[in-house]
Amino acid sequence: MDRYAPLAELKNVSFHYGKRPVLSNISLTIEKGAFLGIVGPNGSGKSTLVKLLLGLLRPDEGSISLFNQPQDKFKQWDKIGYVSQKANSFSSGFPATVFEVVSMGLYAKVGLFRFLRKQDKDKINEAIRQVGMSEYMHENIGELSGGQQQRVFIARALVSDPELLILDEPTVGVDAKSVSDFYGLLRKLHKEDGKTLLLISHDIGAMTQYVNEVACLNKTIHFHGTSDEFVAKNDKLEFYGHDVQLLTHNHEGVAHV
Ligand SMILES: Nc1ncnc2c1ncn2[C@@H]1O[C@H](COP(=O)(O)OP(=O)(O)OP(=O)(O)O)[C@@H](O)[C@H]1O
Repeated sequence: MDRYAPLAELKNVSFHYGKRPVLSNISLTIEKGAFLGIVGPNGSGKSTLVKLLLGLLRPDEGSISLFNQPQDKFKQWDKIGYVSQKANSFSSGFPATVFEVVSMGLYAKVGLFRFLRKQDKDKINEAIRQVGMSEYMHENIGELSGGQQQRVFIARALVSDPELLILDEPTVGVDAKSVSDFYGLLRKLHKEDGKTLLLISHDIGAMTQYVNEVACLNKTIHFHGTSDEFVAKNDKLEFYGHDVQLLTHNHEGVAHV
């Protein structure tokens, strides 16, 4: 597959919940090697778009292809890793270690009750190392901070070595310092480990500093371009189809643009 082959492609996709139109005529390509951020206000259809990509919902109109195959024929789901926004909700008593939680990412392959082979254990250790959590390997997940838990969930998604990693609002509930570390981790996964990343967020300011491409969603795609193009257009405030007030984060705090 060449470097710029699309890993996911939506063509003229529309979706309704009952009679309520939620997504309208979406065309979007995620190229291999992309680090694409999709931003949109609450209720703009971001999670619905992810569910369509993951095959949990079917489009009413249009088509989706994954790794150059029509989605309904696509079977290699271990090529796609998914981290949801609700991942960091473990109570402190949750009885599973970091190692055990990450091993769950392999169960689809090895079966829930089969013993892990050495090569499986190696993959689990490697995924934990990739997210910088090796020293917490035997800690209970519930005793970690929200940011650390979210790293563990990334490791769980990484353990089957996916090419495309989809993260839906992964920093909800994570404190500001951990958020910037977390984006640093995503940048490393993109640059050093060659992952293609799709990051969903309503936080225009923080995420657009890290991604290479930005798409603005509000029922349809109002803008899709490089981060530089996004920043250059920032004065127009047209990204969501109507004026919005944009906030950007900097090291001194939050600033208006
Ligand atoms: N299962 C459902 N049944 C009916 N309507 C739904 C359902 N899920 C979402 N919606 C509606 O569809 C619209 C888009 O929801 P979606 O969760 O995709 O938006 P979002 O951009 O991810 O929002 P947020 O940023 O608040 O998570 C919203 O108006 C929502 O109320």
